[in-house]
Amino acid sequence: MSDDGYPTVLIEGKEIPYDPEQLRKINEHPCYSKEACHKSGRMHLPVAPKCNIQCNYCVRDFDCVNESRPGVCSEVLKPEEAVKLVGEVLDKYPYIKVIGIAGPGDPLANEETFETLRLLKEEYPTPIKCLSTNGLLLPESLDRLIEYDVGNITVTLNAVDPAIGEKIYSFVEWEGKKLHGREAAEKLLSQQLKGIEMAVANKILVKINTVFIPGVNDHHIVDIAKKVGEMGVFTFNLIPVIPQYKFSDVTPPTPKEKREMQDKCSPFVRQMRHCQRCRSDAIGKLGEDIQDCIYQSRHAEE
Ligand SMILES: C[S@@+](CC[C@H](N)C(=O)[O-])C[C@H]1O[C@@H](n2cnc3c(N)ncnc32)[C@H](O)[C@@H]1O
Ligand code: SF4
Repeated sequence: MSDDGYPTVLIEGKEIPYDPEQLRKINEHPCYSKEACHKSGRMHLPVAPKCNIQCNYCVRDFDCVNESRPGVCSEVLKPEEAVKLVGEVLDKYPYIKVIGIAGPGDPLANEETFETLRLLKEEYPTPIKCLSTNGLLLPESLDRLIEYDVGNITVTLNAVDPAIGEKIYSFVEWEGKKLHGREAAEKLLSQQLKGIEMAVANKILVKINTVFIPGVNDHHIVDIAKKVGEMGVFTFNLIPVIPQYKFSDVTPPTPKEKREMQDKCSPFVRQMRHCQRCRSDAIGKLGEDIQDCIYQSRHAEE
């Protein structure tokens, strides 16, 4: 498959054309369309602090105005505060076409995510709604996400083999228990695959984030791309690891290694090559973030 053009999605072996509403959710979403990233912006709402798993590369930090990486935001907002801010931002910056929830923890592990989406549907039904998740709770959450018009979902999938997954996750919380090792990786993977399959079958545009961790999952990334391509996801985003926490000694891939890996994956699934590893409170066009001035003026008004 080529990197551009959006012909069809493969669902249960059948080529299904994208419908006009799906095309809008591709053409106006800066992560789904490289052209859109020059015209449209996104606003991430940092309403979801808790997480239900621990990735060995993740450190969630608050009050970091100068750091730009996933999991960071300057403050967590309550749903009502977030939706009020959406109104102010849409008034001033009409090029914002996408409202997303991407943390700083896992959106589906926080009831506040659903309350925010409910309020957004009532007050701002037009912008595209999107969400990023580790996928652990995706199958059980999908009905509510569909109800609140979430049409674009990103799932982080770092392995399709639990023997590799167990090297990436310290634990997974499942039904009140903390699972470790192979058991944790198996549970996470089975939920991720089930959730992705259900999302694609419900015409949700799915993006896969795979963190490229040399020495841990590098030899396995093409297998992930093959698997998700077969499942009919829209695009695949390879993210070089930012070395931190238990993976602080890992050497991240060079831009050339990243490009070569994307080239190896591209026969199987469309590649997103313009990812900016956004903060969980990012606002603006990709690479032209304006959240600093918005959060500063929010506090100046208090
Ligand atoms: C903060 S997460 C938000 C959603 C959800 N918690 C998840 O992990 O999918 C956004 C993306 O950044 C990735 N990420 C977090 N820490 C990272 C790191 N140290 N290096 C590279 N990617 C990282 C996550 O794996 C995920 O794909
Ligand atoms: S799922 Fe997301 S928020 Fe949770 S530990 Fe992993 S990267 Fe961090």
